[in-house]
Amino acid sequence: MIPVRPIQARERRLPHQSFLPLSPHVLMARRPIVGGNWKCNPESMAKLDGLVENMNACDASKCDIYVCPSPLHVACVCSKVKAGINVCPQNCNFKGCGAYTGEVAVEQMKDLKIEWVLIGHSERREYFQESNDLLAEKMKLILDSGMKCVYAIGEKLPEREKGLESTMAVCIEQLEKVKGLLDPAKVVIAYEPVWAIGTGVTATAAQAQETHAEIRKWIAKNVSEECAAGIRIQYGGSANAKNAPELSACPDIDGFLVGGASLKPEFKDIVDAISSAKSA
Ligand SMILES: O=C[C@H](O)COP(=O)(O)O
Repeated sequence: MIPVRPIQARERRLPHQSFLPLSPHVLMARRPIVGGNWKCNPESMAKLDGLVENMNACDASKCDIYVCPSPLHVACVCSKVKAGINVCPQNCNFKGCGAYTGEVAVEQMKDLKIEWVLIGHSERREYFQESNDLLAEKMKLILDSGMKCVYAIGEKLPEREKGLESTMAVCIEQLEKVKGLLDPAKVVIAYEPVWAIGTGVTATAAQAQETHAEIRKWIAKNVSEECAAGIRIQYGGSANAKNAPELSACPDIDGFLVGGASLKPEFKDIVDAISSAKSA
């Protein structure tokens, strides 16, 4: 089922929705979603409890929340997070159980009652040569197994410097192979400009909003208007407690995929920022 919340009257007039017809289908509101990607952290089990505490301190009543622990910590974190905090592994293999040394399979995740998997993170694309073809295979496997998927996309600095058209060319290339799989109830897109990841340089609210709106527009044209209106698009790239309120106010930003700040207590403030912006 598509996560919805009641429509506020003023939302019907948001300028970004002007390219979509005002039918009840496309007027569904999107429930915010925030993920904390711990990447290859922490370095010891001793530090895991503190990070879980940060997650458990979050109010999940108005926002979907997920945490992406490193593979070795996934099972332990599953047993420690409170109800309402989803565990979302940072990757899965493309085939399932079997002779795939070093990999983790969706069946193993499902056995732990895990519902979400993150794929396509730029660090996987860059350091592990994950291609759009491979990621499309992974997404199909995840969805076929009844799980849900966070799919990360985003341009590098040279493309951003050339402008929106070149930025979108990268995003479109990354979306093209999975467009037939995009389902708002099962897929969340994480737009993460690579130049903003871990750099302390955040996309401005205007840059992020413009790109999110363009991604939505592309989905409206190439998948369906209903999908474009319902699919959630998170922003990722040096998101923190300070910049979250401004980014949260952007109509096409539905949440965040947070790296560095998810290792700190301020993660909770990011969740609060988007929760209050979208329920205002
Ligand atoms: O998955 C999270 C992103 O890579 C963002 O990381 P960051 O918040 O440290 O920039």
